[in-house]
Amino acid sequence: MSRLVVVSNRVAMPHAHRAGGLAVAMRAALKESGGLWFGWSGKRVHGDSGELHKLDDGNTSYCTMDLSFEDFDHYYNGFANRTLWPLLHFRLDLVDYRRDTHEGYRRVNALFAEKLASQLREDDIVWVHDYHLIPLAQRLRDLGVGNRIGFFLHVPMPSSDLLAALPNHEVLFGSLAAYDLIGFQTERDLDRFQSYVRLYGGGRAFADGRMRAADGREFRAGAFPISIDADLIARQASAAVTRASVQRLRESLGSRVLAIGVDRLDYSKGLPDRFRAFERFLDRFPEIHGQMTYLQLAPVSRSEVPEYQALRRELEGLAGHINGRHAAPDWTPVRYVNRDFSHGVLTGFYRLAQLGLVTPLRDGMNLVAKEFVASQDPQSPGVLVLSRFAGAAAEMKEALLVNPYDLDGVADAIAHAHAMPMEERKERWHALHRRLRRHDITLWRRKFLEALEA
Ligand SMILES: O=P(O)(O)OC[C@H]1O[C@H](O[C@H]2O[C@H](CO)[C@@H](O)[C@H](O)[C@H]2O)[C@H](O)[C@@H](O)[C@@H]1O
Ligand SMILES: O=c1ccn([C@@H]2O[C@H](COP(=O)(O)OP(=O)(O)O)[C@@H](O)[C@H]2O)c(=O)[nH]1
Repeated sequence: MSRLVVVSNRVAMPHAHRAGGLAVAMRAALKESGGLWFGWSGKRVHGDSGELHKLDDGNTSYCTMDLSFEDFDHYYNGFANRTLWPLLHFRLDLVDYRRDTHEGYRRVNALFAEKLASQLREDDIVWVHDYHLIPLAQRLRDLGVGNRIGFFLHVPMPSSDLLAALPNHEVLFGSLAAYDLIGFQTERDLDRFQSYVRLYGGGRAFADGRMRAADGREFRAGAFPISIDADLIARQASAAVTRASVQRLRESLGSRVLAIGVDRLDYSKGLPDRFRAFERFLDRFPEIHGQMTYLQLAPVSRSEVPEYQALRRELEGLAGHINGRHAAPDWTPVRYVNRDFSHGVLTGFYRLAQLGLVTPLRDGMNLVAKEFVASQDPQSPGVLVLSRFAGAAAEMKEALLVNPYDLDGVADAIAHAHAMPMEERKERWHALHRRLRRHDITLWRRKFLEALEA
């Protein structure tokens, strides 16, 4: 049997925990098959990039690479997170394109390719993840690597006219043709990529998923919605009720209903709009004052990127403003926490909540939406309020789907969820949960790898 080699910028080392869906999902996916996980070590060094570190843990080996401060700054803080991230999340207004960071991105991809190539065996199946590493297959092919190589994009694929705003877009996105298979989160993402290849790439897309680039190279593309280990999350959630931190949260709520949001502190997650929608809810439904607490967990993310720093300041202001206007001596409507929690605790928090607020402006998938559903108590399940613009919405029609830009609409959905009869809560939850158990992380991994090996 071939060995699976997963390549991603972020690697979840054994026993470490950190917010971020890619690392959470790949850890769950590698658990079954084992293999090699190759990526950035999480370390920045003063010398040159490229030192490798190796670790074996059970059926998985880890090989990670240090980056110099300058490379990290250009590749991760710069081109990946100030150019590609906003572009792929439909935010042309935030795109900051610079030749030097683009060059750094290319340099780090070339180094990843060189170091990875030295670790590869002939029959390895290579699976590359996300926007940090788009040109990696092209660089590997340049080095003579003939292995099967697949790519999965965890973030949205925007409309082709947006992609075309990136200088030299045809070189970057054209390099995707060096992969054998490209996976997207949803059919909509796949459609938009196919349009791009037709309209701007001079290529063709066929109905059976095959695609042909302008130079004649054939590859395939498909939709493979990522998921979670639903049964494990459910077990963690029911075990979590005895944890001290979960009990403390329950006691602090008294008889109040808990609404929960869990998001990296990222502008794609729509947190300012969510805070404003919650304020609109408080303005329009004064009769529930004192009956609901909104807990927003927002671990700090990409904190050296200026747009993320500005968002943090904005949210601090908004939380203070809402509490200043609405709080009472014995009630704080918004609890805003910039800490990172382990799944052991988080799943217990989800289970305590009657409402899950997941309202990104754009999101590749959003695993929190799925984890919230998997964590619920079947006897008294909470209600998920979910943005139409999260990839998860395509599979979660029984949630209360909202437009996150429509503050009154979100306020209505919060009121609807608060008042929803238990029977309806159960019906919606059962439908969501059944689908989640069928389409779990194992199915996602199998479907992608079967397609790659086919
Ligand atoms: O690695 P970071 O810069 O700390 O960021 C964390 C991850 O954020 C993004 O996650 C995406 O993947 C999830 C799983 O497929 C998906 O549900 C979510 O919608 C995406 O935003 C990013 O794409 C990852 O590369 C990061 O590791
Ligand atoms: O304090 C936290 C907050 C989030 N997460 C996890 O981070 C992931 C976030 O993934 P999602 O797909 O929702 O969004 P991303 O952050 O990848 O854009 C989920 O598994 C969360 O459970 C976590 O472990 N601790």
